[in-house]
Order: sequence, then C-alpha cells, then structure tokens
Amino acid sequence: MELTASKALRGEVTVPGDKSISHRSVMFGAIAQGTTEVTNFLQGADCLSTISCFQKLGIEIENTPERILVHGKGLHGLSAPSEVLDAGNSGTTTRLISGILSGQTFETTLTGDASIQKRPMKRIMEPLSLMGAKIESVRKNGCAPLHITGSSLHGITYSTPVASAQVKSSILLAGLYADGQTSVTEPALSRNHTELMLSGFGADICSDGLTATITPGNELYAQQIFVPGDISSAAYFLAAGLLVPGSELLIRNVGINPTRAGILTVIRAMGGNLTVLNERACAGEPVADLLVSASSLHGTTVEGNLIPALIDEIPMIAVMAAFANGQTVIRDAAELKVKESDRIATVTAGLRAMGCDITPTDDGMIIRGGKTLHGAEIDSYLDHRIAMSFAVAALAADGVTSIKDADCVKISYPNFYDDLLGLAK
Ligand SMILES: O=C(O)C1=C[C@@H](OP(=O)(O)O)[C@@H](O)[C@H](O)C1
Ligand SMILES: C=C(OP(=O)(O)O)C(=O)O
Repeated sequence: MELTASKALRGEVTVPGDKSISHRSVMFGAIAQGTTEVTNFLQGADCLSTISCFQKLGIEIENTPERILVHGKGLHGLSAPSEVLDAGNSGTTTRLISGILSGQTFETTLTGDASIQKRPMKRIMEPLSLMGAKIESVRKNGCAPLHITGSSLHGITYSTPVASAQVKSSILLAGLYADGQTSVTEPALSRNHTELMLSGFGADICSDGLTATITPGNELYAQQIFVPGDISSAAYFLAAGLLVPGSELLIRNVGINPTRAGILTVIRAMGGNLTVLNERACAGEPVADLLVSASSLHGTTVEGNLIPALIDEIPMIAVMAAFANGQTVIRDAAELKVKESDRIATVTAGLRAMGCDITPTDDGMIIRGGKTLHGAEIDSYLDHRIAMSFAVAALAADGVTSIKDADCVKISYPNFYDDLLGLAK
C-alpha cells in the first residue's frame, strides 16, 4: 500500500462496531438461553475467529450483513469440539474463551496464529488454575496452544498484577461456573464491557472501584445488542483530522465509555480542536459524535491510570506526538510489548524511518516532536494498529510512504483504507 501527503480531509465517517463488544456479544449470547441479535457487529477477522470457535462448540450463528443471530444454548449448552479451536490473531478470543472452557465438562485445544503463539497466557493460566481449572501450555512455554480440561471450579479472590480486561474477563467468565463468588481486583481500571454486558444478560455481577465480583447461579438470557462504533478505530480519523492541514471531520456514533476514552483526554491535553456532540446512551454504553479539525498540537505526558483507557491507541498517539511541538513522554505502558507486535519497538522503528526523534524505554517512549516527517518504507509487522497509525502518518508527511502487509487492517477494520482515503476532498 502506497500513500502520499493528503489534501484536507473533510466530511463524515461512521467507523465499524466496537471489537471488544462484538466479541462479547457472541460469547455471552452463546452461553445465554435464547437468540441474541447483534446489529453493527464488527466483521473483522478477530471477531470472525470468535464466531468460528463458538460454531465449533455447537452454537448455531447466522452472520448476515444486517445482523448476526447467536442461537444460545445456556450456560451448560456448549458441546465438545471435534477439532482444535483457532483464535487466529485475537488475544481477546483466546483469553476470554479460556475462562468459559475451564468450566465445561469436556477437553479443548485452543491455538492461534504465529503472533498469538507468542503472547503471554500465564496471566490467565495462573488464576484459572487457582480456581481449579486444568489448563496447560502444550509447548510448556506459557503460550498457546493451550489444552484445557473442563473441571469443577471454585470462586477466588484475586488481584491481577496487570490492568487487563482480558485477564479480568477470563476470570469472571470462569466465575460463572464456580461454586462460589469470584472477585477480581486490578491495579487500574481496564475496560468494563464484560461487567456491563454480563449484567445486561442477567448475571449477578457488580463493580466497586477496582474490584469486580460475580456470584454464580443466575442463568443468562438472550439480548438485543446494537454495537457502538469503536473508539479505537475512530482514533485514526481523530488523528487524521487533527494532523492533515485544512481538515474537518465528523466521526459519528462512537462509543465513549470512560474506560476506553483516554484518547479524548490526550487530544485535549495536546491542544487539539475536539468537540463531543450528541452524547447519548446506546445499549448501556455512552455514545457520541466527535468533531475534530486541523490543529497545532503540543507535547504531553501519557501515564498512570490513563494507560488502560487508551492502550490500543498508543501507536496513533505516538504518531500525533511526532507531529506535535515539544516532547511527549509515554510511560507505564509495558503492556505494549505483548500485543500483536512489540508496539514499543514497532512504533519506534516506523517513526525513526520517517525521521522522528524517538527513544524507546522499558515502559513506553519519549518523542521529541515537531520535525517534518518524510515518507518511508514501513513494516506493519502484521499488526493492524501499526498499519493504520502509519497510514495516517503518511497523509501528514512529505513524500511517499509504503506500508508492508497493509491488509492486516482486516483484523479490526476491513474497509479502513477506502474510508480514510475517501475523505480527501
Ligand atoms: O478485553 C478486550 O476486549 C481487550 C482488552 C485489551 O487487552 P488487554 O486486556 O490485554 O489489555 C485490548 O488491548 C484489546 O484490544 C481488547
Ligand atoms: C491488542 C489488540 O487485540 P487482541 O489483544 O484481542 O489481539 C488490539 O486490537 O490492539
């Protein structure tokens, strides 16, 4: 994919449905009684991996462009798969489904692509084992493939060392199958879609600060879910509208759950022109339209409790920082190293290739912004967020940028390049 400096971007865009909520709508629908109807489901490869796993577990799922129907079979309705489950590139699928599989009466093997087979799974294996699960890494390296033998589970009280919604959700889902209450406390609040959605499906779950507690016993019942637009996908348009001179973009129907909306805080801190319009509620989640226009940005510090609320947006924030005047420090974000790629390394490589002054650190990066960036050959390292972040960088840089393996955007945003390039007026 080759991209060059862009004319002003103007107009409106509606980004696809939220990836986290799309995954959960299939998973929770599968273990609920009745048919869950999901509209604005994200047809990204990751969410299709979740659908395929649950189909192999005996759940009928009808996927049409208008809606998906998940014919749930209740908490105990899954059946033993006849083949290995393949989570593809999706950490969310791997970690959340492991919690569900731990409480079944059958054995499963779960694997994924080369990237998934390198991502850490001990973070779920340890707490699930404490609950009585039999879950092992087939190659004994703490990564997938995982072999899970369903067991009877006990409730636990657990403090997670990392603020991770995937770890929290995996434990809470296993908690649905335990013989008593399960509580998870995190060091900082990660996205809370599991808590909100499980409650909507009828589970007895509550949150108190950094602790979420589930009490098993309730059946789950099918829901109608309209998935709000994904703020992680909106991030690329927010940045493009801020960075490309003369731009003004309206991004409609974006989920702005506070546990996800950290990028809005950062844009304001950098001096970006951003207006949040038509704030409303949609399926228990706050939603709004976001208006941005080209801005002269300045550096900021991104750290602490804000990190989980923008973890997937850091590659895009780093690119914004490269165009901003002054220094930006990103810290407390060591989790970046265990995503689809090591995003500290891959962001550093890409920004350096474009002429940016950036220093990687153990838990983030320091970016001395404000130099004009030039086009370069960018390796996406098959990481969708790297490909999309550097596509936006290309529109604001001089010269030609080519992105290797650019089609990896299909993981979370299959139509990304058409939507982005269609805005150049
Ligand atoms: O729960 C989820 O849907 C997700 C949680 C985050 O991962 P971690 O829980 O590993 O931080 C995020 O990076 C991922 O894109 C989706
Ligand atoms: C980290 C991500 O997803 P996952 O962990 O589900 O692979 C992401 O989408 O940026």
